[in-house]
Amino acid sequence: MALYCRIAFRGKSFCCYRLLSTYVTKTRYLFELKEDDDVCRKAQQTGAFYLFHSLAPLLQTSEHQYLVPRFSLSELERLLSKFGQNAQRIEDSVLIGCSEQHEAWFALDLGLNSSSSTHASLPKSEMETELKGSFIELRKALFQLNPVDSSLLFTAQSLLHWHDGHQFCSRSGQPTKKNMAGSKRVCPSNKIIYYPQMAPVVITLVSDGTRCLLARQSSFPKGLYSALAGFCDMGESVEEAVRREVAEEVGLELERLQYSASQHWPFPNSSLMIACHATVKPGQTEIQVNLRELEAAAWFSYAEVAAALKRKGTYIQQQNQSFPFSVPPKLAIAHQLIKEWVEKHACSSLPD
Ligand SMILES: NC(=O)C1=CN([C@@H]2O[C@H](COP(=O)(O)OP(=O)(O)OC[C@H]3O[C@@H](n4cnc5c(N)ncnc54)[C@H](O)[C@@H]3O)[C@@H](O)[C@H]2O)C=CC1
Ligand SMILES: [Mg+2]
Repeated sequence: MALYCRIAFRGKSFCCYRLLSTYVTKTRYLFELKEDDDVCRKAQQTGAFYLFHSLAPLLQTSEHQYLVPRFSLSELERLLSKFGQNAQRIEDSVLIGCSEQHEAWFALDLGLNSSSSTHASLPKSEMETELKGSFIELRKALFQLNPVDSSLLFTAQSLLHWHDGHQFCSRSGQPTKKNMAGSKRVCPSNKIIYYPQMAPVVITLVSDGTRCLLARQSSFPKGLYSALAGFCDMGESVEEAVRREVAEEVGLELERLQYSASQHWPFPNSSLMIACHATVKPGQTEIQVNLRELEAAAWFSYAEVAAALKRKGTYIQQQNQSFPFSVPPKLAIAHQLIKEWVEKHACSSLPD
């Protein structure tokens, strides 16, 4: 789908015959859906709905992967009526994206109670039987979702979670009202607008030139080691947050810092993960683990990390002890940082 655009210059408007790209028209359409409740309501007529129950997405089991079923508005209305609810509940849904053909995608949670509606939670197991699927905690389904589905479900779960936690105005105590798309909530009594929020988190893979530093918290799955991560403090730049987190958690001072990529991460609340590579000064590599933050941290050689990337949660021999060592799954940005480090060090690690 393409659009011709109209541009304004010195107060006059001109028709411009530049064809807007599919990406630009899709972006403009999504913007309109967020800004105009009527357009968004109309988009639901031809849209697709993803279903959740208490923040767990509805999934169907296929051979090795989960499939994510979608429902049309009429299918959803039929389902709600079967469970004794009217179609008004659909107004609790949030916009999570659209296709290149402008089919809008929404997410609706059938397990959460909304303060602004009288809709009660629908019975989970009866719904699962009816929908021929299961509501599975997103974290548990991570390994069996393709990257496109997981990104959409991350967005959906984060938005639904945010709305669930922001149903009342923190100033007036009155219920807030969401717009159709779910891109904001407004307090009707004082007009304060609340927008969905994410917390910036830095994640850093520290290297001493030949080894990289990985750490684990006691809450991590057994044997899992990851890069150092931490929430940005108020007033900090990304660079300051990276330096502080590394100093706080392992007692090291960084020399160089390089941005790699970023990722939205929904667990436990929405975070914007900002991933960096960093190096310490040669010779200044002695770790002092902050045991209030971490259970353990250690330097790992190229061979150890390269082997762990290939492995799925098995065991390695280290210092005559058998202990489990694995790295985060492919979908996590920590995995990407570790993979980049291994690829960079592959050549320099070849035997002479
Ligand atoms: N996608 C990925 O590859 C990875 C993501 N992560 C995520 O990074 C996040 C931060 O990592 P941590 O080492 O736990 O952070 P951290 O090192 O800052 O420690 C967490 C502590 O920071 C404090 N804190 C400050 N601001 C906070 C806020 N806005 N929300 C919650 N706690 C706050 C709390 O006391 C909390 O116990 C985690 O939520 C984790 O899920 C962590 C590693 C890999
Ligand atoms: Mg941390």
